[in-house]
Order: sequence, then structure tokens, then C-alpha cells
Amino acid sequence: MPASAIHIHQLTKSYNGIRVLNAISLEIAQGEIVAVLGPSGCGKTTLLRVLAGFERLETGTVMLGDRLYSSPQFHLPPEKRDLGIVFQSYALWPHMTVAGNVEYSLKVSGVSAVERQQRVDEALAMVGLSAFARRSPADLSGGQRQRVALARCLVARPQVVLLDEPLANLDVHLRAAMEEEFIRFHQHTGATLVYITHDQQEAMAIADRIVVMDQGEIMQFATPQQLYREPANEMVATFIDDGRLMPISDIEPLGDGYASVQLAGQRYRLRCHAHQSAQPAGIACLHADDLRPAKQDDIAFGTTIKRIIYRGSYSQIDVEPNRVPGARLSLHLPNAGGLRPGDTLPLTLNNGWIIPSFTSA
Ligand SMILES: Nc1ncnc2c1ncn2[C@@H]1O[C@H](COP(=O)(O)OP(=O)(O)OP(=O)(O)O)[C@@H](O)[C@H]1O
Repeated sequence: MPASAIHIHQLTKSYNGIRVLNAISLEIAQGEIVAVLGPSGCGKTTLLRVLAGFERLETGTVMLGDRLYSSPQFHLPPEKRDLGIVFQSYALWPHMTVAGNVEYSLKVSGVSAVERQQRVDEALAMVGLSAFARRSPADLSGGQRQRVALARCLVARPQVVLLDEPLANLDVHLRAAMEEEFIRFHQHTGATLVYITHDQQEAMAIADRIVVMDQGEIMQFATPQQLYREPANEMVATFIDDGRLMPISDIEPLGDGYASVQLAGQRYRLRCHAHQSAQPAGIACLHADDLRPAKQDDIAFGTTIKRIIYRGSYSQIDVEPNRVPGARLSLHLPNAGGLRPGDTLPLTLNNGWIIPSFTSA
């Protein structure tokens, strides 16, 4: 079994009798970058803390390769786990220099002075902080401190790195630079990265696969493209990007990855799960790029413009389908031209995804 693959099986965890993680099972491959994404309070940090060994689990197992880390009967302490951890709060030693902070763990574990020097230089170079080795953490910016925390983790050359919202305190430019930093680190080391964030853009930019969590459960574990194009349920559909839900009826699978459905009074072909069954009713997920203003020969449905938001390179047009009062769809136009709220805008579909449903209702 690859040494740094993570196997989580049926993990549950409660605080004060309240279930915070419920039957979590995940197989993370060696060298993979996995982001854990979900709304506040869904259990992301708790999952990371159980992986790191700061919390015990109630049921289930956590293994790294073929090594048992946690089970109800067994708990390997955090310092014995072969993991690097980068938390949102940098927790640097204020009385040590940048180099001292990075060197500390090597000193404690008895690495020779010559090797320490070489590894500290290497780690600081990797995060672009060679020139800051002798500074005190107090004299660094937030982003630089975060990079010291990363260097401190890298210097130990862990096979698995757990990162808890490491970019949450940084401004938008620094975040982009740090995203590149993580990817570079990953290319350099091939380590397995588990990355917690509530920022889906960040998750999409960095991760090979994303775990979407809600209320202590895994909603979907898939590539960013799959989450966007083939959400497993309504939560993922609306959580990822600008997904909007539309009621559909008379779903007839066509056997080629598409189904014919009734939507806003018209018949359309939408993408569907290979095992989608015929259903009297269901829900479709439509993104902005699934919609466009109808031309003369298109199969169109009428909508009324509710709101136009200028977003620089495009305008976001929010509409209500005339035959589905209360539903909201959104499309992007490079130029909203003479459109106004209250105007009628006939739309058609480029694409769309049926939220999977497998049993006949
Ligand atoms: N030590 C604790 N004692 C009791 N409840 C806790 C404890 N730690 C977390 N919780 C609860 O467990 C749930 C999950 O918390 P967790 O911090 O894992 O969520 P999260 O997804 O990381 O949220 P955020 O994005 O806001 O950091 C929350 O309802 C939280 O209040």
C-alpha cells in the first residue's frame, strides 16, 4: 500500500453528544492534493484534527498507508504521526529568528548542524524568504509569516501535509502567489496535501479532487470539473459556483448520457447520470454558461429580468422564468446593452445537468 495514501473508513465524531462527523469514508491517493470544502461549521477542521491526532474518533479508522493512526481502541499521538501541519494561525516563536523557527523541529529531532543549515536554507529558498532568515517574525507581514510557517513544515520533509485555511488571512494578491507556492511545493516533494478551505475558487485552483462536506457528511468527492458539471445533489449544485436549480418533469433517459425533460413548458435534452431512471419529476442544475438569449429558431422559454449586475468584463443578468414563478436563473452577457429590469428576455439552453435520481417515484 503506498506509504502516504490516507484511508479513512466510517469515521464518526461527536462533541457533547452532538454528531459533528458522520460516517466519513475517504480514500486519498499518495501525492494527491485534496481540498476539503464546505460551509462554516460543517466539520472540516474537526476532520483535520482527527487526522492530525489532536482529537480521538468514536468509530471507524484512520490509516496512513498500512499504518493504523486511529481507531476506537488505538490512538497514535500527533507527534508520532508522519504529518506536517500548517494552520491558519501561524504560531511562530516570537523570540526566535525566521531561520530559528524553521530549524526548531530539526534541532529537537537531533539532526546535525550542517544538515540543519542546508535544509533550512533550502526551505526558505522554496518560499522565497532567503533574505529574511535573520529577521524576527514580528517584523514580517502576514503573508511572510505564513510562508515561514510553510517553510517550517517543509523542512521536516513530511509525506503528508495538512493545511487548515492557510491563506484565510491574506489579501487577494498574496493568496494567488501562495497558491502557486503550494503547487510548486507539491511538484517539488510529491507529498500528499489535504487542504481545508471555505473558498471554492482556491479549492478549484489547487486541488486534484475536492471533498464537499455539509453537516458532518460527505456530499461528493470528485474533481473540480465533475463537481461543476455533474453535481451529485442539490447542495453541491448550488454550493459550487453559480449553480441554480430548476424543477423539471417527465424525465426520459435517452441512453446516451442525456435525457429528454420538460423545463419551463418546453422540451429539452439535458445531460444526466448513466444510471438516471425515468421519473415524473426532478431538478436540473443550470449554470450561467448553460443559458443564452434565444435566437429566432431556438426552443425558447420566456423570462423576466429581475436584476442586472455590472461585473467588469460581463454583466450578470438575473431572471425569473415566466412559467416557474419564484425560480431564479442567472446568465452572463458581455454587454447588457439596452436591457432593463422588468424586460422580457426569451432564453434557451446550451446545456444542463439533471440532479441524479435512481428510483422510480
Ligand atoms: N471542541 C469543541 N467542542 C464542541 N463543539 C465543537 C468543538 N469543535 C467544533 N465543534 C462544533 O463542531 C462543528 C464543526 O466544527 P468545525 O470547526 O469542524 O467546522 P468547520 O467546517 O471547520 O467550520 P469553519 O469553516 O467555520 O471553521 C461545529 O458545529 C462546531 O461548533
